[in-house]
Amino acid sequence: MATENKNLSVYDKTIIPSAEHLRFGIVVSEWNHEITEALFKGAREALMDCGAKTENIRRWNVPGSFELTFGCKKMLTTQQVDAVIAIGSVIQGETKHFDFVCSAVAQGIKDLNVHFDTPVIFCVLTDNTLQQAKDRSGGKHGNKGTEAAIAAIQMAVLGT
Ligand SMILES: Nc1c(NC[C@H](O)[C@H](O)[C@H](O)CO)[nH]c(=O)[nH]c1=O
Ligand SMILES: CC(=O)[C@@H](O)COP(=O)(O)O
Repeated sequence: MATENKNLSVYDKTIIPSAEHLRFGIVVSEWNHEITEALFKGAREALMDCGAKTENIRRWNVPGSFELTFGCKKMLTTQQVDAVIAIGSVIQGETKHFDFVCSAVAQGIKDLNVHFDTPVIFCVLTDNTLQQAKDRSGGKHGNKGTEAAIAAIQMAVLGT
């Protein structure tokens, strides 16, 4: 199902576990700051709506989406967190750089989920245009950050 057929911000709070006792790390790319701040806002609001405490949400910034893998690895290995959310916005430019950045960060985040026992949620928009990114970070298709927060809660309690 394409995003255009699913609002990213819709969740049923009655079936989402409480986040009251959970600790979250959120690593935010500064590239396309307008988009990543909107994603972070959506994620933070959803986490708190599900009971998370402000003091249990730790945010770090990294320069771009390529650095999300290292930032999340450092978060995992130095902080006591139950889940990490990687937030980025990659927008197609004139060259193939988009393809390399998107592939690198997707593979990097996947590798962290393989090698570590704490879930890392992929909240990286990979859009053809700025408008597509706006539509998915609080626009007509909802907010990917909200979706990522719910996934983070669900994965943090998986198997417990
Ligand atoms: N073009 C975008 C980038 N590029 C920067 C890289 O992510 C990286 O920071 C740089 O290559 C230095 O290692 N990053 C994004 O997050 N979004 C883009 O659209
Ligand atoms: C994803 C990118 O790195 C890209 O936005 C950079 O733009 P360009 O391909 O025009 O150098």
